[in-house]
Amino acid sequence: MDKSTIRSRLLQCRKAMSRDARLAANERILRRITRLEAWQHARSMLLYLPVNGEVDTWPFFEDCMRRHVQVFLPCCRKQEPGCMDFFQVRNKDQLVPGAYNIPEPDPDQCLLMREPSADIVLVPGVGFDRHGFRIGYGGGYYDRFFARHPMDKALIIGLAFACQIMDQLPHDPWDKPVDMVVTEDEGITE
Ligand SMILES: Nc1nc2c(c(=O)[nH]1)N(C=O)[C@@H](CNc1ccc(C(=O)N[C@@H](CCC(=O)O)C(=O)O)cc1)CN2
Ligand SMILES: Nc1ncnc2c1ncn2[C@@H]1O[C@H](COP(=O)(O)OP(=O)(O)OP(=O)(O)O)[C@@H](O)[C@H]1O
Repeated sequence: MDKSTIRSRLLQCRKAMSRDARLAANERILRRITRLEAWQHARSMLLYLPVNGEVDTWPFFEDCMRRHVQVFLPCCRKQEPGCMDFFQVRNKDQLVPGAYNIPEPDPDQCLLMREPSADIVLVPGVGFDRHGFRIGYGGGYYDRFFARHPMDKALIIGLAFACQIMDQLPHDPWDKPVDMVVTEDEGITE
C-alpha cells in the first residue's frame, strides 16, 4: 500500500472512534505521559494543538502553564508550504487561528525560537509504526523541521490512538523515527 492509501485508511479509523472512546483514550494517554519521569523533569517542550480528532494536547498545554514549563508551538510559514517555525507561548491569549484552523502563536506577541531545542517534543500523527516511523497529513512539515533541527537531545514522543498503529509503515529517506509512541494501550519504544 502506498502512503496516501494508508493515510486515508488511518484517518478513517480515527474518525470512526466514538466520542466516549476518544475521551477515555485521551485520558489514558494523558496519564501515561504525565507519569513519565522525563515529562516531570522537562523544563521546555515543543507541543502541538489538536485538529481533526487528533490526540487532545490541551491538558498538556495547561499542565505546562501551571508548572511554568516553557511551551513552544508551531506556526506554518505562509510563503513556504511545508515549513513551520516554533514560537514560545506564555498563555492562551497569545494564540490566533492559523493554517488548517489550528490555533497558532501570534508572531507579534510571541518569541521566535531561532535555534530549537527542548527536553520533550510531542509529535502529532495520522499513524505510527512500531519502529517509530510516522505518517502525517502529507505536508512534510515535521520531516522538514527535523531535517533542519534534529533535536538530538530531546525525547521525541509520537501521540496516537491504538487504531493508528501499524506494524510497519513505508518510509522515505527523509523520515526520522520518533523515540517513543504513546497510545491509550501502550508506550512503544524499540
Ligand atoms: N495539530 C497539528 N498541528 C500541526 C500539524 C499536525 O499534523 N497537527 N502539522 C504537521 O504537519 C503542521 C500543519 N500541517 C497540517 C497539514 C494538513 C492538515 C489537514 O487538516 N489537512 C487536510 C485534512 C486531512 C483530513 O482530515 O482528511 C486538509 O487540508 O483538509 C493539518 C495540518 C503543523 N501543525
Ligand atoms: N527534508 C525535506 N526536505 C525537502 N522536502 C521534504 C523533506 N522531507 C519531506 N519532504 C517532502 O514533503 C512531502 C511530504 O512528505 P511525507 O509524505 O513524508 O509527509 P508527512 O510526514 O505525512 O507530513 P507532515 O510531516 O506534514 O505531517 C514529500 O513530498 C517530500 O518530498
